[in-house]
Amino acid sequence: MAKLEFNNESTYKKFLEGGKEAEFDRLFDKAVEEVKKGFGKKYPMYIGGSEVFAQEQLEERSPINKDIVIGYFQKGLRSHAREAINAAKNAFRDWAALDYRKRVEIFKKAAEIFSAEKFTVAAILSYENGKSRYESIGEVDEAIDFLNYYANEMQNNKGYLRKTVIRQSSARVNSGFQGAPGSEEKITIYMKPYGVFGVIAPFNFPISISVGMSTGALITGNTVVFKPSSTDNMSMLTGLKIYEIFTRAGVPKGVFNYVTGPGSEVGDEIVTSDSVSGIVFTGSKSTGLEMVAKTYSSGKQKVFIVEMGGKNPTIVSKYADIADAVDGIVSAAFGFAGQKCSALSRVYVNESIKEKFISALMEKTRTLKIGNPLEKENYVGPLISESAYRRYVEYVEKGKAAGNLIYGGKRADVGLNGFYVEPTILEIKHENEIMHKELFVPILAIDYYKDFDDALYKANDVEYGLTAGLYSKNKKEIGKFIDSIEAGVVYVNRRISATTGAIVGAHTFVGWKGSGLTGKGTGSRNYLQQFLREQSVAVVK
Ligand SMILES: NC(=O)c1ccc[n+]([C@@H]2O[C@H](COP(=O)([O-])OP(=O)(O)OC[C@H]3O[C@@H](n4cnc5c(N)ncnc54)[C@H](O)[C@@H]3O)[C@@H](O)[C@H]2O)c1
Ligand SMILES: N[C@@H](CCC=O)C(=O)O
Repeated sequence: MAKLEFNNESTYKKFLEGGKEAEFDRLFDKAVEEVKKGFGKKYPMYIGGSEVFAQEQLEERSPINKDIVIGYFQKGLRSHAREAINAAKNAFRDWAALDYRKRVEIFKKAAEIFSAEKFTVAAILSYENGKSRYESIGEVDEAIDFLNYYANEMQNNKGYLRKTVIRQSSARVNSGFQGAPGSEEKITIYMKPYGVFGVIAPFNFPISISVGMSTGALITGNTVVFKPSSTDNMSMLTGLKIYEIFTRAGVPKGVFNYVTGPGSEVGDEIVTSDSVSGIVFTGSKSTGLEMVAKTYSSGKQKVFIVEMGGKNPTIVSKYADIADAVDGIVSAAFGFAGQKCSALSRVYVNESIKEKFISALMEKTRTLKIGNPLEKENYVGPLISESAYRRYVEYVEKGKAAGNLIYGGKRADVGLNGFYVEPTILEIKHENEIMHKELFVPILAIDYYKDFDDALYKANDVEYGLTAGLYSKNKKEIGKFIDSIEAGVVYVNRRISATTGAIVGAHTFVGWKGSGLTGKGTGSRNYLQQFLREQSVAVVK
């Protein structure tokens, strides 16, 4: 079978390179008009292919404007999670037995459907979590890329099956021992799925991360109970869209189940169930570690594929191109209002360029428009929730008390019922809590250094290790940075973003230290094997 070639979806880039930006905008604006006509409906969960309703509903409102009700979803209970786990368990044998090439076909089909409907999905996403059109289409592209990339990996690795042989020996021994000569053994090394996987997703990349995690589990032959983020930070409509597209692509009933409800109940039931063999989770460090601790401390065993938070640094050296550094820092810190796990939140700047750098940074930050992210010109949209806003206020106040507030720090009145805030820049010492705690709001903290080794030490001196950036044209510094930075996704002199924007198949997206458990990244060659267990079967004729 021919090797499948991978190509990124890159929607906006293709429109732009083809001189068709106006067409891109027209398609997005049209999709926005269409999707809003469908808001306010009541949606079921899907368990074993059937619609399931709970006693209570969850009302999902848009962070863009809390007056907009996106829809009513089910407040699932533990009993619903158990039903979904049973459905997934019952569907496992047939799905696992299906030829991997058939599964590859299904996920290629899902990629095609997503691609054909990308503007609709992106418009829903913008309403649901407040992303700009560029961030939304970029995220939908990432979902399509995950589908194609993992399908290609499965096929190009022939389902990961390998064969080995031990040749017949001419010698013969009376009793066996390690390495004893013997008869010919034909050995098949299978990579087999585990069973049911719980897919527990965060609010901030509800399409790409949910699709990536689910595809990883499903294409390798596991079945899934999928729970999108359902309380406070809600992403249930995009979650439902994923269910619909997978079903239309041919995922059979019971193989992929969609349940909504509080993480502390529905999520916890999935994590603690004896019938669930693995959890693939992306979210905060506290939730991630808690579920692992809970499982192992109760004497249970499960596979955990866990990606967690970040406190991502960038160093700006005296050898930096300051204009590039400022562009990259501003987009990494303030894109999607700082609500990416990869967002930049700490910068260490060489003292000798302090004034020049700060003045350029403020000038650039001033150009960012805050407002309704559906409008093309706005770069900084809303925070996802009131609790995120409270966190912003709390840490702006703490920052003012312990350091200098040099930009922003206030709520922005954009005439909408949402939590819009100013991109904020603080000068604060590395030792302060703000330099160590993941805040997930647009607050950028800056400290200064004399010695590059000290900046490197500070960059590494946090419990996380997700993304990191450096701006320097000095080869020695670049070498040192690459050798010693403790992060999974590292960028040097990148103008488009200091720490965000990994591309499937090109970068790998992986957290070190407190940012992840497995050391294997998404969108990379090592991802799928985490959902499989090896089995060596030796047969002597
Ligand atoms: N490393 C990565 O790839 C990556 C990517 C995106 C987001 N993140 C991280 O995710 C966080 C933001 O997302 P969030 O606020 O949705 O995270 P979160 O940890 O609050 O929630 C993640 C998911 O876990 C569920 N959950 C909550 N309590 C649970 C429990 N007791 N048992 C089972 N499930 C439970 C939630 O309902 C949600 O679906 C940030 O820390 C961010 O850095 C990491
Ligand atoms: N993959 C995204 C981040 C996902 C986490 O929130 C990036 O590379 O910026």
